Amino acid sequence: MKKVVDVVAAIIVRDGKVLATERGYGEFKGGWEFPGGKIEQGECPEAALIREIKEELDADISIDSHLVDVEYDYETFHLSMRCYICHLANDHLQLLEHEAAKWLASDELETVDWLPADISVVDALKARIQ
Ligand SMILES: Nc1nc2c([nH]c(=O)n2[C@H]2C[C@H](O)[C@@H](COP(=O)(O)OP(=O)(O)OP(=O)(O)O)O2)c(=O)[nH]1
Repeated sequence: MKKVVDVVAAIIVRDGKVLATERGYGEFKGGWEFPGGKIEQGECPEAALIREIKEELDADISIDSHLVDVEYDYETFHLSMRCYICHLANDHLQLLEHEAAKWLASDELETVDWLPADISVVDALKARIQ
């Protein structure tokens, strides 16, 4: 049985655009994702998301709603990812771990090379926006 990796991801919305970040290292380097990361043992998903966004972007977020849960089988692990719509508590944001970031309007969501599991997140997002 594959290892299950529990992840939380933030779809940060500002002025009608969402933040996509490019992974700067590791197996998925160069792939685009929603910022976030692994839930630690004993942590609730919302707390994990707030912690991860602080670590990666030095940003404070408020979580607005749950968007979708994604189950995706990668070669070496099974990803279980909870995705939340969020907004920044203030304007501060700094890329501490990622290679690059883009604010994407709804008609620009297909312009970056998303990680495989994120295709269905983007689909759910488009359905929510419409
Ligand atoms: N954050 C994030 N991870 C994603 C997305 N899509 C996707 O397949 N993943 C995968 C990539 C990674 O295997 C895993 C997230 O792990 P991570 O490496 O970001 O977590 P972390 O910050 O806790 O990492 P680390 O301390 O182990 O380096 O989920 C996404 O949209 N956002």
